[in-house]
Amino acid sequence: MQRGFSLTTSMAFAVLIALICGLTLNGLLQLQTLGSQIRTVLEIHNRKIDLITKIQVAAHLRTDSLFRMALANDPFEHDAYFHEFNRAGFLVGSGRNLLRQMGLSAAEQRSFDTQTRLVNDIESVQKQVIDLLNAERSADARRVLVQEAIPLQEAFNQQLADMRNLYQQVNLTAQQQAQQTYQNTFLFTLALGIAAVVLALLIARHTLRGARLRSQLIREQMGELERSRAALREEATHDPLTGLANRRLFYDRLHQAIRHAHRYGGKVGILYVDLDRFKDINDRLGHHVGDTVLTEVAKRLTTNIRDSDSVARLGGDEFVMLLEAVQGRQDCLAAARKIEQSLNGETSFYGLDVEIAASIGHALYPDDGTDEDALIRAADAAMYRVKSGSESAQQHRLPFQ
Ligand SMILES: Nc1nc2c(ncn2[C@@H]2O[C@H](COP(=O)(O)OP(=O)(O)OP(=O)(O)O)[C@@H](O)[C@H]2O)c(=O)[nH]1
Repeated sequence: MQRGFSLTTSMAFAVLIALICGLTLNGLLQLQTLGSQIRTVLEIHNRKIDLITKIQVAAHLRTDSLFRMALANDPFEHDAYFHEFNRAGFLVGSGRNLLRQMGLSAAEQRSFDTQTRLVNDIESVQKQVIDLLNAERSADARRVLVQEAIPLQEAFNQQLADMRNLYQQVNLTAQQQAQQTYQNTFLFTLALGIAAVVLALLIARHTLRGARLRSQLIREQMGELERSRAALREEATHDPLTGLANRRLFYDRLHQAIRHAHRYGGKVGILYVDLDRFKDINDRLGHHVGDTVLTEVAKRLTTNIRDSDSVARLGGDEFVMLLEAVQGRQDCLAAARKIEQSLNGETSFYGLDVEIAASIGHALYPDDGTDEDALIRAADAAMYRVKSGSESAQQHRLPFQ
């Protein structure tokens, strides 16, 4: 499941990265196209339009200076106009050269060729006018100018105007294309951007859900671990039948109580409780009744001591009790008496009358021993003395030792 989750997330991330790359690449390409279109519009076409205007002005100046030559009487004035005529001719020629060098489309080339033919025609008429002027036939020269040169000049102007319109039209088209490119880029970027954001949100949701599931699983596993640790702890320190502390835990508690008493100079009492003729109960009434008797004894032992004291089952029908902060033997005997009274007597289990009795011996720290083993042994021995005393008295209980 974990592998599948990571694979799906990785694939989604790969798609997201591809989307972002596509978005960036597309944006860059479209911007480049847009840039080149704008460059075409602003730089090339505007320069061409500029050149055409200059050619137009120079051509007009050339015809105009020819006219002035035809009207001028002063030879110096005549020369000055002739000089202007030549300079204008040079400007027309160089402008046209520049225009051609900038590169022409098929439509531009067609218009340029027409202009070339007109320029040739104009030049031949202008040459004719200059010849007439040199022959001092000004009236004929003016007539040729009006009848032939000016119509040709107007036709040339029209061609240039057409060419300028052509550029303006191309400019407009490029502008529209740029606008279209901008719109396409905007829509494409918007669509991809939305897709990328939606995908990112889906990935985030997926990842968060996975993380939540994982942390829930970890919490459950930790809870289970804690429960099994507690069960193990319970098992290691408690008797499974009665739920009382077992020998190990009792030794621990006794050890602590001895250390405490040793340090503060107190006493610790131990009661060793062994049921009488418990084997008979098992044999006569069955093991299950025996178990119930043991559980009932554990309950009675627990309810008849102080909260600060503790009870443990050592095994079989043997129990021990730890009495903390006792003043002396009298306290132990009083506790033993109380226990004995709570146990003695007939009780009904599974509808069967069972007589419970116990022999109880006691030991006192530090009087009967200074460590756990010595104290338990002493209490056990005391219990045996009580038991053998009660047996020799044929079921009659003797006072506790
Ligand atoms: N039902 C039950 N019986 C147990 C358990 N543990 C030990 N026993 C039995 O308890 C009995 C203890 O027998 P004994 O040690 O002879 O004790 P008793 O019959 O009380 O003898 P005295 O102490 O001499 O009076 C044996 O029959 C064990 O099998 C247990 O957990 N449940």
